[in-house]
Amino acid sequence: MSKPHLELTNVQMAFDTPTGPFIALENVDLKIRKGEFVSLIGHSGCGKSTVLNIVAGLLQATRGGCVLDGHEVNTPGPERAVVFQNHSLMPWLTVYENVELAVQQVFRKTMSKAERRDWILHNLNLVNMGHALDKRPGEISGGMAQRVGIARALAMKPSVLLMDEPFGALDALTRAHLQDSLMEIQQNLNSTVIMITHDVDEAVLLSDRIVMMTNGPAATVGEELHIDLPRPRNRVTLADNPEYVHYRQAVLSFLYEKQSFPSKQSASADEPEAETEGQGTGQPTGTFSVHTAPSERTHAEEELAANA
Ligand SMILES: Nc1ncnc2c1ncn2[C@@H]1O[C@H](COP(=O)(O)OP(=O)(O)OP(=O)(O)O)[C@@H](O)[C@H]1O
Repeated sequence: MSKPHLELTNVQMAFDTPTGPFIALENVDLKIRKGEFVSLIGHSGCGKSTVLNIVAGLLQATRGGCVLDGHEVNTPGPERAVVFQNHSLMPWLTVYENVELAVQQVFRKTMSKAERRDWILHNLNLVNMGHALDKRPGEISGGMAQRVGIARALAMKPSVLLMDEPFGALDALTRAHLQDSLMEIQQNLNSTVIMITHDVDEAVLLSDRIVMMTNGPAATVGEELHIDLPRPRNRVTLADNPEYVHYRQAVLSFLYEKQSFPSKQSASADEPEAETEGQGTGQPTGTFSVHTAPSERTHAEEELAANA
């Protein structure tokens, strides 16, 4: 790879706890090129959000660090926009004003008032929210609010878009729609994206690379899978594509054969139990979502269902 755009080197993250330091991450190395779409996947509590928070500048690694375009990341900055699972809109501001707040912060000195207005409207239209400019977050659905959160992040023209399960709380149809929009927007803008997901299909569909993390404590990058599927990608035609099936199988195999449930390895009262929603229905099963009918399940998926 040519000089990486974003680089995590030898990262260790230790948290102080009443019983002593807890090593969440150890020796995390990651090089990401400009415009790459990288998904982070791993069992609950393995340290995905910690990695994202270090890149966001919200956490400082206890060893090693993060460099973006040659500059060490120590604090949050507008060139790294974050989208969380539950949108973090200001409830007292309208849809328009929520995006305006971010745009003022970044472009007050470089754009005229009229340019800023056009730019805000452009980004809200990108996510199909141009019709609800005067609504407040309490008056729109969760999916719509999430779209506004994405528009707000994009409106900052970030060099890196950091997404922590951005579609996790959405219904399947809204989720699919937003995934398609994100693919299109990302291709047009060539922005670098790091996204945490628990959805295997989402990871394969959207990513150039899936980074699979080992279980904690002292979690690290276990395997990396390059997704060599041509773009634009179409979820319907990909479903039968043997390469697509191979990629999702590789992720499932890592998660359920190479890294089994953390609760099995270190059963402790504070470890979250695997969720069991939708077992046998093709709905999310275990802590990860897979979308295959029971009759089409692979060995790894059978194990996943049995563990749930
Ligand atoms: N401030 C903190 N103090 C102590 N321990 C922490 C702190 N933040 C995170 N941890 C621990 O570090 C580990 C990694 O947490 P993190 O939230 O990064 O995991 P995750 O993979 O994002 O989990 P999930 O998928 O459930 O969101 C967990 O064991 C967590 O309990």
